[in-house]
Amino acid sequence: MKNVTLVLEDGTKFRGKSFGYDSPVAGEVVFNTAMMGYPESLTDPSYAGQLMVLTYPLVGNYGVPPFTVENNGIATFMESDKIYASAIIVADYSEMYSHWNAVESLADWLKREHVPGITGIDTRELTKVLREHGVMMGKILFDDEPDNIPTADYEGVNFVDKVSCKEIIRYNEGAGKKVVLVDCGVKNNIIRCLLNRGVEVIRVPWNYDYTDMDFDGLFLANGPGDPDMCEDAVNIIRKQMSLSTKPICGICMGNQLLAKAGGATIYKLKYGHRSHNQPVRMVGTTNCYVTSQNHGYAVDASTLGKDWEELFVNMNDGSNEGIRHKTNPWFSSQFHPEACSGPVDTEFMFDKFVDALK
Ligand SMILES: NC(=O)CC[C@H](N)C(=O)O
Repeated sequence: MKNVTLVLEDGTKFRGKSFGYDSPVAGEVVFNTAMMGYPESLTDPSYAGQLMVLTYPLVGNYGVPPFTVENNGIATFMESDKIYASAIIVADYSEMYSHWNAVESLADWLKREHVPGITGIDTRELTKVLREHGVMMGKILFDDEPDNIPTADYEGVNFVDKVSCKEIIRYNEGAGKKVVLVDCGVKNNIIRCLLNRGVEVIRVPWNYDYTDMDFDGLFLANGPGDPDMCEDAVNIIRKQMSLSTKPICGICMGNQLLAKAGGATIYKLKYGHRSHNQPVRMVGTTNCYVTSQNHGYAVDASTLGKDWEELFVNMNDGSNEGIRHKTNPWFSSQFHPEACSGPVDTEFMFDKFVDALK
């Protein structure tokens, strides 16, 4: 295992060892406090451009599931077709793995996909640094390649354009109600959750103008990077809202784009929400749900237009976790009701959307 140093933007250094693909890399350093789910998180396109720190200390012990694909073309166990995170940073990589569904080790998978992974890092201390200072860029440098210094940008990059599909993909054709799914970097479980409810899904590129297509409802997916980079998508949503009251539902980036289309502004959180235990309260009720999350930006609820209101708030920091239109069936969540990985308490969001199509 080669010796590496993780260097943060503020100069803080952590020494560790490479267990994945041996190559220096730079990106935004973000921490995730979930206790499991590394295959799903690594393949979540919303992690594009980021070095993913896992605070749970033992990682790799259940290996990696196979890349089998269902009849509908969706991977059975992964959230997309490849690893999107730029690297994974762990405290204690477990070479030994055991799981009924494991076909290879995390190290072998990372090497095959050319993604660096480093171990021996005090990820809890690293997380404290990120929480104190706020999110930072970082670099993984290899001792034996002192002149190989990688560079990367995060803010100002349109990651959605990099990860979105380039052509329309149809699922469950002729099934009944038709849902246009705007692919900002969609996780497979959003598609699975829609298909399980018997609708046809028409997946379109993030900047595709679907407004004159034949469809019954609009679904806005998750995606990487800064939502302010996605003005094209926002303008098309706004056009759709001016043409009809067809149901609209959004998740994560989808919540941010719907809010922007409704006139709100977005800000960057000091450090994001990435875990499986984010408590959110449904506004106007005492119902609290435990949710799966992965985001670094948030909707400034004080800027919502007069026709909109908050639907969910985060019980840790009071930030916005969802919005709804006061009269039309347009609503969204900042958290991930499709989870995968994470708790499935809020899958009712899909039921509400599919019910609204009828
Ligand atoms: N998972 C997502 O859709 C994330 C949305 C956006 N990229 C953020 O970080 O806030």
